[in-house]
Amino acid sequence: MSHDKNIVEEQKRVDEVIQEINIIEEKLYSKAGGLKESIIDLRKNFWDDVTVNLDEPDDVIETQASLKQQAELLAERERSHGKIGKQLKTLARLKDSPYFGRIDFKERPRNEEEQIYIGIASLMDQHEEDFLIYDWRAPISSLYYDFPPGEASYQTIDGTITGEITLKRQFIIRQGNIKGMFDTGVTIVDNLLQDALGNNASTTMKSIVATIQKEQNKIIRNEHSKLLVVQGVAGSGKTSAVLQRIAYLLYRFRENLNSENLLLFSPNPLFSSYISNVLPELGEANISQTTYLDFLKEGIEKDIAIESPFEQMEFTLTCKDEQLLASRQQNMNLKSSIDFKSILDDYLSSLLISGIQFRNITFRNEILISKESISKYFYSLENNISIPNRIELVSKWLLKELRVIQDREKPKEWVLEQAELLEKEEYLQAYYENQRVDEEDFSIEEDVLRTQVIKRYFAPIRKQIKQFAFVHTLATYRQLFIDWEPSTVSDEWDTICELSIDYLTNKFLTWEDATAYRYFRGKIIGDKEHRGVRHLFIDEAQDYSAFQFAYIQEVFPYARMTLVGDINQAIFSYASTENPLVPNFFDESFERIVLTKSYRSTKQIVEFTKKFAPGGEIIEPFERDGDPPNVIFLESISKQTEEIINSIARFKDKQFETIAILCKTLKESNDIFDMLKDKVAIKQITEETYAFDKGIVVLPVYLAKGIEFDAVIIPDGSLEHYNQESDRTLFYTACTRAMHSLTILTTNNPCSFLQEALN
Ligand SMILES: Nc1ncnc2c1ncn2[C@@H]1O[C@H](COP(=O)(O)OP(=O)(O)OP(=O)(O)O)[C@@H](O)[C@H]1O
Repeated sequence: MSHDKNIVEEQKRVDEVIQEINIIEEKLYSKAGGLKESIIDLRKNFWDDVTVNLDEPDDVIETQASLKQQAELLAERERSHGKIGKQLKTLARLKDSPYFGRIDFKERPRNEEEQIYIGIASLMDQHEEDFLIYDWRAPISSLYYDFPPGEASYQTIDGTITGEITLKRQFIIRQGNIKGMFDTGVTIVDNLLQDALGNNASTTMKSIVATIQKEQNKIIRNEHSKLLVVQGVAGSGKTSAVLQRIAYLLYRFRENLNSENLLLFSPNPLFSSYISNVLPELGEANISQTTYLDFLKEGIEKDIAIESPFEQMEFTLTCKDEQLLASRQQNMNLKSSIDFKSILDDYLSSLLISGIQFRNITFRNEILISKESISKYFYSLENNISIPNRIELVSKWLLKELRVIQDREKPKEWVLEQAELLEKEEYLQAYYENQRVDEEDFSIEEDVLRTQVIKRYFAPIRKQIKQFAFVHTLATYRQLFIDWEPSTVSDEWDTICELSIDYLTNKFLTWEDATAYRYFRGKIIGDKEHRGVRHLFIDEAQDYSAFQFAYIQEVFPYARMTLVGDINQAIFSYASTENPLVPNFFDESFERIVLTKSYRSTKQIVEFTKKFAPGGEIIEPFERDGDPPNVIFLESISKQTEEIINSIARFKDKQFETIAILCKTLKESNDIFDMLKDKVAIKQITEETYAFDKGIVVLPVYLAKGIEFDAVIIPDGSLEHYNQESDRTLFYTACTRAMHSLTILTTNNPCSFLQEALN
């Protein structure tokens, strides 16, 4: 059949499917309408159908049962109503684009050819007999992603099904009209993918459901690994695959899993909004997302300042004090390692016997319970009780002690003086209490007032005791660097101690200290185990240190983990030594998938960046053509502004919509922004930016992680600027953010990475 005739046939089917959708929609609307009415009715007349009788205990039980039944009925109706709402939303999406793929499959041994249409959700005809559309996550749909026409197989719960694919077709359908249709031959030329990748970058990520590649499908459909590690080159679709995987798991385990059981650690706040559309586009609710920094903050006292990973980065890139930088580097190396966890564990064992520091419990500038007596009580408890359990016991003891103190304070002068400051309601209450006794007895009123004052004054202390504020964990942690001798001391220990004491005295946690401190604090006062999280996804996993990862594993004991990242983009210097993405990192069994094909950038950009890619990873470009990267040599750096403006103009002529100037540091980004802000419409992205619009943006590269732009300008690729070997990953990450066009400005002395690319 000719292509045109095929399109006519297929459009006919699309029309029929849309008609079916219309009918199903109608039915659902009337069902929803009925339900809505009944819900309103139920709410309005809730009490009419409940028999309330509280005379006898039996009657009370009956009343409770009747109430419960009525409430359940209402909840059930409301649930059904919500479900219909969700179905209607899916149908609306299907009406616009019912499916994107078709395969004709002859299953053995029957050998009957079946046509399978694949879309974002399943759809049965109105009589619920045939599947008009299969959900992309249904077992049979994996045929579409895994095989070209010919021999093919897929897994079901009952085993492997084999057969032959006789046709594989891709569709682009918008507003119910076929805009494009391609049949795939034995050699895959993925027209749909070409089309998708050729479009402009958008400020929010899109789903890749129609064009998932075989290797990506392995990540998405992996059900069994407790630990799945994905090393994928820049632009290989790691983030995309993770999001599709989330949608897949929510579908596959829909009986036992909901979006609250899944958690994603994202690299920066901007990234969270960047990916926020993908799951709703697939008909799923967004899952919880947080940055690891925000996660750590939850368990650390609010009055302690925590350095963000970006501040740490900025510090190492811009610090001019070489000695300080060297000490800091030593601090980072040690505190990112598992060795430091062992040092902490040894120190913690010693604290079982002595050393935990406490705070006085004070009131009106007077010590009520001294830290010495708290310590004495703590260490009088059995040694074999764990520290957190002993702290719990201390807290109970303190509350009891406090009650005694409260009674002692109550008759004192100050209490009555303070009564004047009580609220009107509290006075009234005292007055009414007084009225309840027959004779007027003002001592009762006074007693009530005194009780109120005491309660109010001691409430914050009680709260603090319940929150274990009497334990001085920061001081105890600091003490480690003052008088603890680790069993294996390196030459650097003294330097590290000096630096640590300095920072900790100022209530400042460096990024490398943050995880260590939270871990330590958890071992003292107890840490929350996140039992509800069943799947944890970590994007940009290469930027996690060994210590951070070990900590995560400890606090998510019941979570399966998916780690995705790229060793080539490891921007923190400690990452290259001990890193969850390195093949030998884990002792336990895990599955490792490697993605080598890069989809984001044009072939020309991938070939260019590949020449200075840090690791020895294989990088294959996807066949999509564009202009070669443009390296502009400036006569002098004073021409920088002019050239950036020229480049922006060229990009605009090409209809590029998102243009990013990617800098090495925040400092450079500030300078460039100041230089350009009166000349072009430019926005600056900082750590506090939560979303971005189309247009021209300037930002440090570490904030552009995971994100892409139509065109990228590197404003200074000179050797003076990128002069360390450790800058390689930063430079590589910056260049690989570009989808269609890359421009690098440099003096006549380009950095070594650029030289490698140009040779
Ligand atoms: N199968 C696919 N179909 C369509 N587009 C794809 C596919 N795989 C990847 N892409 C596109 O390639 C680009 C890069 O994908 P993504 O951001 O997921 O890669 P990544 O591996 O996380 O990249 P990086 O590590 O560089 O941040 C995105 O525009 C994405 O939509």
